[in-house]
Amino acid sequence: MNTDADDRWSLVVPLKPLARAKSRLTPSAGARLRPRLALAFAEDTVGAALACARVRDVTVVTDDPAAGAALAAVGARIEPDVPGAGLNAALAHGARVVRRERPAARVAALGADLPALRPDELARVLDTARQFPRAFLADAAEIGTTFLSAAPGVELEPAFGGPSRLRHLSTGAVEIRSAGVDSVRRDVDTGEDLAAARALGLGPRTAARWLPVAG
Ligand SMILES: Nc1nc2c(ncn2[C@@H]2O[C@H](COP(=O)(O)OP(=O)(O)OP(=O)(O)O)[C@@H](O)[C@H]2O)c(=O)[nH]1
Ligand SMILES: C=C(OP(=O)(O)O)C(=O)O
Repeated sequence: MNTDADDRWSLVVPLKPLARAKSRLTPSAGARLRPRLALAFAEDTVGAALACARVRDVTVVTDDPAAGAALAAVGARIEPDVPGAGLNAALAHGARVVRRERPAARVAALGADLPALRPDELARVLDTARQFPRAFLADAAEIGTTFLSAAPGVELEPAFGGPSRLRHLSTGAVEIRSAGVDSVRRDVDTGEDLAAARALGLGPRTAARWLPVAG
């Protein structure tokens, strides 16, 4: 039973140091713009998540001081990474930190690379996720994962990385198949992904960095 009066979600967003983030964007964005775009994606993701009425707080797990400062300014709580342990350890750590303070928290992991994210679409995903102990949303390519949730009392068990859709299915998480959630599925790894996110509508920080360059 959830004994926490506040039933909203706590989101955990992982972010690699910007010097290494979004390496697959280098051919489209160039080496100088790539880290700035990676930060803009994260700022737009966190900004949209915090604008969602179902979200209580967003914890960004990162070891990048500049990104941490910028995302704290957007409203995120910043938690240091587990050195060298990788994405899933970072997510598990973020979820533990949230539940240390609020043991009955509803927790969900969300990629930092969703620059078209819309608060109303995230609300739709969260409302569906509430019905299951663990639930996830596949990325637009139907190969990876952009969102994974755990109800109060349930371990997150993140298994992100590459073809994680099947991995999350195999760990018993329920796949969310709702319509009208394209912006939550639209992660950006490549220039093609960025064009697809642009077609959905980029968030303000990404638009300001990318549109003057892309034309
Ligand atoms: N805190 C933390 N976040 C990570 C780590 N590895 C990946 N991430 C984040 O996990 C999310 C999904 O990773 P990817 O989509 O592969 O992003 P990426 O690693 O920046 O992209 P590539 O360099 O192109 O592989 C992104 O928000 C990354 O910043 C890690 O070791 N620690
Ligand atoms: C991290 C993931 O994939 P990618 O690196 O392709 O975004 C994932 O979808 O689990």
